[in-house]
Amino acid sequence: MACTAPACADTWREKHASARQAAEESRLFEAVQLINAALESFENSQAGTGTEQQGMMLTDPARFAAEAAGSMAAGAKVDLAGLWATRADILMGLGGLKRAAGELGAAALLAPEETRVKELLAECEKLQKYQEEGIAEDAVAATQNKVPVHILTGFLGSGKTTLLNHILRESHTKRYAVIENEFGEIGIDDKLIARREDLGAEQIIEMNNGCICCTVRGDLIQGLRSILKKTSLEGTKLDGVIIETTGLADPAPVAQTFFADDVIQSKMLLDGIITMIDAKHALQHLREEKPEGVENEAVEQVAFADRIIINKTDLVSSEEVKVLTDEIRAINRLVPIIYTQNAKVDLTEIIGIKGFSLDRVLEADSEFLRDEQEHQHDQTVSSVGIECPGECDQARLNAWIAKLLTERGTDIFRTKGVLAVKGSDHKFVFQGIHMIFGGQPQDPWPSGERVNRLIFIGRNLDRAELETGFKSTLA
Ligand SMILES: Nc1nc2c(ncn2[C@@H]2O[C@H](COP(=O)(O)OP(=O)(O)OP(=O)(O)O)[C@@H](O)[C@H]2O)c(=O)[nH]1
Repeated sequence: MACTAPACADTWREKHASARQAAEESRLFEAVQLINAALESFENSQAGTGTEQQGMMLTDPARFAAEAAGSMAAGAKVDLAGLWATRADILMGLGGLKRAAGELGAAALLAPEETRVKELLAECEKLQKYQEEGIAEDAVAATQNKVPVHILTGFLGSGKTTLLNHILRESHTKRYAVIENEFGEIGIDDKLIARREDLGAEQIIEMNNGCICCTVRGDLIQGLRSILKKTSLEGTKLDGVIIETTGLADPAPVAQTFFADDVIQSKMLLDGIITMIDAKHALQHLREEKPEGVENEAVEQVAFADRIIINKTDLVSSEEVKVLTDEIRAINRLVPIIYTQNAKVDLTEIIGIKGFSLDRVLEADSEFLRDEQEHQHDQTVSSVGIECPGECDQARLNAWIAKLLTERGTDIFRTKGVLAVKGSDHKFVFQGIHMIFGGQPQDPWPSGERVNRLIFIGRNLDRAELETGFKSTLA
């Protein structure tokens, strides 16, 4: 029911003024929330808005202007055009030029004579032209001084760590900071990648107590800010920040961080979301039916990708690769796809690609810039971590793990371990993805650190069974 009380009119005007103020002070994400709230209040203040048009002012200005605005009073049209112009102005600041042009086109239909609308439209067209031609105009040039950020995502075991190591190894002269987020009760990756510093990473931040797409998102913001602070104090410049998400992360909220935090938004630029795909196991995860309201993270990872790497092509036939490619294309029609083994990709195809487009993301998810998005993980997927002293008997270990993963490998998505094997001074590193598994000796154990660490991630995991099973392999 529309509200015609004078208070309602005041409310949207106040919110509009706050939105403009926030935009002027470069608090752009907050400005988005305020202008959306102003549009909602404005809609409520309009007595004539029918139920069919409910929400349309906010979600589809072009359609509202063309189909529904005819019956509005002239003054209300100018007011609405002003609100859309403000939202366009904010979107331009965030880099969503196409969307901003759409809002301004709608505003121009309602109030063609409004000077502010005309000026913003001209500004937006100019910026779009610069963007297309790659000319460095002030606003565009400012983005070139920002630190580029690369998000590596992809389902459990698809090859993210392998890709990260490849990037670091291949870019000796570059200075990268790395943020690593691992799913699981105990961290294993830091044991597997202890030599990242040797590979040349400037700074490594581990986040192991939750998922950066939700529970430790605040930590991600703190981590990114601390990277900025460190480089600013040192007077150095980074070539980029690489974020490796967990295999169960939804990349959208991670990407949203680069718009939601004003400090990060002003100093960092999301270069691209690179999604690793396990050619052997991806289809089963992409096709999995989730309960109502629960996200399929594998699908989200494909939908938001700016580049897809179909990895592990050695494990499948060319027909299987084609079926998988078609499935991916059905989710993300235009994304460039690269095919690899052991994540060996030409870095120019994934780094410095300026692949992330706010406009494209807003087309896929119009709620992307909304604060507090609904986001629910599949609660049936959990992890069991085992950490215990002792030495494994290699034969018993092999027999137990082979039986376990052959029988339960459908539900056990991922197994990782750094184990102490009797008769060897070296760490035995174990990797399993569903029923495919293997292990090999790595570097020697540093003194005092010889402790077995094993992690299982999957569905319906039985902690007692896993613990008892593992302990039965101890010599
Ligand atoms: N056969 C085959 N194995 C691969 C390939 N790429 C990576 N692997 C192996 O797959 C396993 C998992 O690789 P990771 O790089 O750890 O995968 P991840 O995505 O980081 O895993 P999580 O972080 O646990 O989700 C490791 O044993 C890799 O050596 C490939 O192209 N072919």
